[in-house]
Amino acid sequence: MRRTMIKVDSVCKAYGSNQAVDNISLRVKEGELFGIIGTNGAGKTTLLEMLMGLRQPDKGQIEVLGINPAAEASELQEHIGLHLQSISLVDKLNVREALEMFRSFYKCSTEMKEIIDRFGLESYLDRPVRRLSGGWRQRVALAISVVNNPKIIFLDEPTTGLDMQAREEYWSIILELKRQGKTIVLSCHDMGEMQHHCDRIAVLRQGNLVKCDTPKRLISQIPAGGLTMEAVYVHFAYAGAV
Ligand SMILES: Nc1ncnc2c1ncn2[C@@H]1O[C@H](COP(=O)(O)OP(=O)(O)OP(=O)(O)O)[C@@H](O)[C@H]1O
Repeated sequence: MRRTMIKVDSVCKAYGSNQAVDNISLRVKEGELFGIIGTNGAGKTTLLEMLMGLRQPDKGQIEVLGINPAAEASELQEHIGLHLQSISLVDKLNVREALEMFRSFYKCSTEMKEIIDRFGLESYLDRPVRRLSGGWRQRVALAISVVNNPKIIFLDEPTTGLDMQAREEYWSIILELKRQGKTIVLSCHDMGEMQHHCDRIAVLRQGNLVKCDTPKRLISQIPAGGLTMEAVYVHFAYAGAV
């Protein structure tokens, strides 16, 4: 039986009168590639931010690796990888400096050589991050997110804005990290990618968790008979959907 890495029980989060996350409960197991989908504003980022300890839930309990993210954020940061939506923070640094800076933040960090080899960064080390193409910037952001050899990696829409080749390359690194036993939780708007790569997917609609299952079982639950995650998305994630 695989260990439970993330427990979310009856979690709520509102911004003023806007209920961004409404009574969500879920579990993520060790080694899972767990997807979160939903329309813009469905609550994906808010949920991810609470899992990462960047936001406090109003109600409910969260445990990530047995740690309460809101109460022990700095302890949790040692064991998780965060994908930065924008890496403009390190724009002025070159790739080597950016990796070294993030390595220095952690008590335990992966050897530079291992990171460079794993992400194929050897010939990019002296380039300023701001001069990299979108695909290479995302690759550097992913490399940064695993410098502490995390057990869980959280990625918020990491392939947005990438061309097809860069997406494929990005996914091949994610799948390699999964093969190494990492647990990966990510949000993404590309249903084809989610269908092909995720073990299970949580479908959010207006802050609610409407479904959570394998892509195959989600697809089989569409009454009219769909074949793809796009159909699942239209059926379950759209506001007003059944
Ligand atoms: N910092 C904030 N202050 C106030 N409201 C916020 C804040 N962040 C998000 N919201 C609101 O909370 C709701 C959920 O937003 P959230 O960003 O979690 O959704 P999302 O599913 O990640 O959307 P997207 O796909 O557009 O990134 C939205 O109505 C959004 O406008």
